[in-house]
Amino acid sequence: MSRTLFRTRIKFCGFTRPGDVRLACELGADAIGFVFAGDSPRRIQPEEARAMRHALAPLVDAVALFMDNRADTVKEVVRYVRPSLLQFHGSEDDAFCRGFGVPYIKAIPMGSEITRQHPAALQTLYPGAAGFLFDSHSSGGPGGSGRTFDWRKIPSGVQKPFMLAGGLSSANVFDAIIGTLPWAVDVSSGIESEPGIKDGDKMRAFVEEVRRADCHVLD
Ligand SMILES: O=C(O)c1ccccc1N[C@@H]1O[C@H](COP(=O)(O)O)[C@@H](O)[C@H]1O
Repeated sequence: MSRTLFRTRIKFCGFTRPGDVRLACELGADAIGFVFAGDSPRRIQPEEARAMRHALAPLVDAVALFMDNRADTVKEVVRYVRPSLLQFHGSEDDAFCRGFGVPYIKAIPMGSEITRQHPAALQTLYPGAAGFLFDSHSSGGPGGSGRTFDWRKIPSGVQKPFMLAGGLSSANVFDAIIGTLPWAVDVSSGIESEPGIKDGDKMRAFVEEVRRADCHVLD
């Protein structure tokens, strides 16, 4: 089957500099992520995110990432930064995630019990989610680790679009896409020279590998 008409969406996450945001847009990113998780080395303040949001090219989404942040913090970011999507990495429930009037993605820790449930359980737990993100962290553990997980663990039959994350880079994103056929891929560490500092060559190589996977003829 040819996938030449399918375009895997690309989210680059954890920006701290407007120049990196501009470059990522030029290279073809579909979404740019801003991290507000408390103990992340990529954590930024709403004012910084707002400045970077202004650096976004048209038709590129701004995604705000949280991990067990207070509702007040999420509200402040929504009001100040105007993200088009929220991404929750903690133990937030559906009622919390949907309470801000912005579509949301729920990150699923692939080291936790939840992955051993039927895929329908994800839908039951998060009926308001626009999609899911499968990441390598364990339950309660932080993301952005640069570690992969066993992609065979991804539950089959998930009814909503899913994003693949965790340790992706230009070296493995081709195999990751061919092996899992995600709606989108999400990367932070794999396009950096250090946490929060994006590397133009790595971003370019990542985009090229995603495009190569999209043109690959599947057996
Ligand atoms: O990027 C972070 O610092 C971060 C902190 C807390 C939760 C999630 C975080 N990032 C997300 O983690 C995954 C995988 O990142 P990596 O490519 O393995 O570094 C991705 O969804 C990031 O958006």
